[in-house]
Amino acid sequence: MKIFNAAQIQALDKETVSNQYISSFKLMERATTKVFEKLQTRYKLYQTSFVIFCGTGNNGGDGLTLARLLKEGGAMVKVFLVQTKKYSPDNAQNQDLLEDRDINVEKFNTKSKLKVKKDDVIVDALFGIGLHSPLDEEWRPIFDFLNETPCLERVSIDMPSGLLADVTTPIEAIVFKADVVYTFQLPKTALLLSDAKEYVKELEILDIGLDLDYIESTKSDAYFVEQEKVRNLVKSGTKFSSKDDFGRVILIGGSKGKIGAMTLASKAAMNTGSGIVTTYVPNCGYTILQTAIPEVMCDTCAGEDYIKVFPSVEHYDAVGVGCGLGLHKDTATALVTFLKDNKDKKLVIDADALNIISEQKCLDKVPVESILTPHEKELKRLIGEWDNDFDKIDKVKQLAKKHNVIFVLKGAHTITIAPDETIYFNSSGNWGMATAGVGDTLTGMITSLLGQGYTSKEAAIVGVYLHGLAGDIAIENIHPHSLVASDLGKNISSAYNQIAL
Ligand SMILES: NC(=O)C1=CN([C@@H]2O[C@H](COP(=O)(O)OP(=O)(O)OC[C@H]3O[C@@H](n4cnc5c(N)ncnc54)[C@H](O)[C@@H]3O)[C@@H](O)[C@H]2O)[C@@H](O)CC1
Ligand SMILES: [K+]
Repeated sequence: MKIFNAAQIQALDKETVSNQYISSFKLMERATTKVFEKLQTRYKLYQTSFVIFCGTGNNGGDGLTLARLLKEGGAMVKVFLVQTKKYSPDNAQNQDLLEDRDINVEKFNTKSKLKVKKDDVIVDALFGIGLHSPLDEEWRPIFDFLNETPCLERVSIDMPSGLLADVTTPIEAIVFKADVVYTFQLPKTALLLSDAKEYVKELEILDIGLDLDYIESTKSDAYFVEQEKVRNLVKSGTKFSSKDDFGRVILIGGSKGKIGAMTLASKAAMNTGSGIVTTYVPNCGYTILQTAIPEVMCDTCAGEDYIKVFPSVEHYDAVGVGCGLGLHKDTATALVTFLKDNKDKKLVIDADALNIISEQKCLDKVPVESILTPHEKELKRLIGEWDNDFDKIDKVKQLAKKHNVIFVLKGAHTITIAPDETIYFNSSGNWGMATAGVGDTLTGMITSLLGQGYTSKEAAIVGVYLHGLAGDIAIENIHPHSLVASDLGKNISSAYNQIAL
């Protein structure tokens, strides 16, 4: 699914109205009906009271439409509408439709005293994608009230008001803190970034039937990766496949006390479909690995507790480096030599291998089309501080392009950034996956895919999605708090099955 900026969405809105021969008023009704249907399943309408805060534009128009639909659905509804001289035409038309429907509509301004009861649902329909700059300070008392007053839940239509869709919103800006955001048709970049974590606790994208031809023909360099996209990329075996068809991969890493990282990565590589997996660890890891995973071959180097020499990798289809590697200076020296000696080998680089590359300032030695999978702290060591998520993405885009490598920035919506400057936000995964070893599993999975013949970009996109989906399937039976990295490995098979459906 493409991600558009606000201007592109507004153009899409216009195209839809013209191509589908419907009025913008009808489109608003169609969009809001989708929100209504979601609320209908989230709450028992006839027992729920909604207080809807409406702005002066079409986001406010959505709120007014929703008021009507909720009232017809049996809910209690109260509307607060921003006082102004000029409303958008669809907003004004929806105000007219509220007359004689026994809905209390109270106009307010930034100085008004508002009232919400503790069991009301607050609906925020103040500002959507038409917001062109951060809200003025005069709005602070209203938003402080909306964000702090006790209530059942806070719902935003399209955007949490105050959040800009496609450029950064300053940290101190005034923004509504939504429990759930129902956004229309396509996700907006700001909704997917961790800078918005206080404002978007849950996100749902509602298909409102906007013009597909226009979406198809409009250029975008950002995508939201969903199951359908991954389904088209996933390869499968044939009757006559042999283990050589599924790639021979090697995972290099481990140090005393961190052999578990290699166990997780190797198991995940096997479960993702590699024909042959070899792990290369220091001596102390040998018995552990051979005992933990019979399917994996184990090779060791001269070092007892850490890797002193890297192996020859010319006979492998893909190489994953870094899980549990440690930062010993001999390991660091060996890694730098390894990078210089293997300029033509695509690598998957994680954890301490990334930290060593930062320390040694040798990103330029990383082979082209390698995949780097930093978490937040590893990325900071690599590129320094950033001002905000948009700035972070820009910086990483430049690096990806300069070095011709892929970055996988791990997070809630893990972001894959390719050298051609396209970016992919992942849609699968859950907070239970914020636990040790989950990154090692991902490295094993991506290495496996690379070895199976996926391009670097595909291996990253598919690996990240499958990994998140395995986590989503795991929490069908396990509480997110109890999820551990090995639960992901166990569910890779179910993730494949679900994608194939
Ligand atoms: N694009 C689409 O496909 C659809 C859009 N719809 C709704 O329409 C919304 C967009 O509507 P609009 O374009 O009317 O815009 P909004 O309703 O988001 O906001 C526009 C109003 O906010 C004011 N405003 C903008 N920036 C401001 C600021 N910094 N401080 C104070 N006031 C500010 C504008 O002057 C205008 O009055 C979407 O977010 C969505 O909710 C839906 O009705 C259905 C379809
Ligand atoms: K809103």
